[in-house]
Amino acid sequence: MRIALIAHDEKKADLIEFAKNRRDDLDHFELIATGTTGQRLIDETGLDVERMQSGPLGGDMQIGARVAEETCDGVVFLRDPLTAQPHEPDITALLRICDVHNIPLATNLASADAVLDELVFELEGEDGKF
Ligand SMILES: O=C(CO)COP(=O)(O)O
Repeated sequence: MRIALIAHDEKKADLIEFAKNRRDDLDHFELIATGTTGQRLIDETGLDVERMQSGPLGGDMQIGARVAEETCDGVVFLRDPLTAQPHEPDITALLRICDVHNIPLATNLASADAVLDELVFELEGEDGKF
């Protein structure tokens, strides 16, 4: 199963903290991330992460394509709700395509834990207990 991890700059520290706290669970998934987020995850958590382009350069769209292909099973996207982003249309498109394909999507820390709990539960069903 594959999970996408994305955070805007103001939320990157929160995502790193989340990934550190949930490292043992995240280790069981294939992880993809937008460029800068992915590099920070690799450097600061040691998780194995496939990096896309940076968000403003198309990374959200690359992750959206994975969702559309149904090769991404969940998205944690810690958006900054207080800062305008130059690539807002791409962000909206990613959120939309998650809804089109009914992919679990968390846009804040509280729901990130809930989404990951659900995906862990599904993975345990597929693979037996970790
Ligand atoms: O802008 C982003 C998501 O919309 C995140 O991109 P980066 O991870 O490259 O900062």
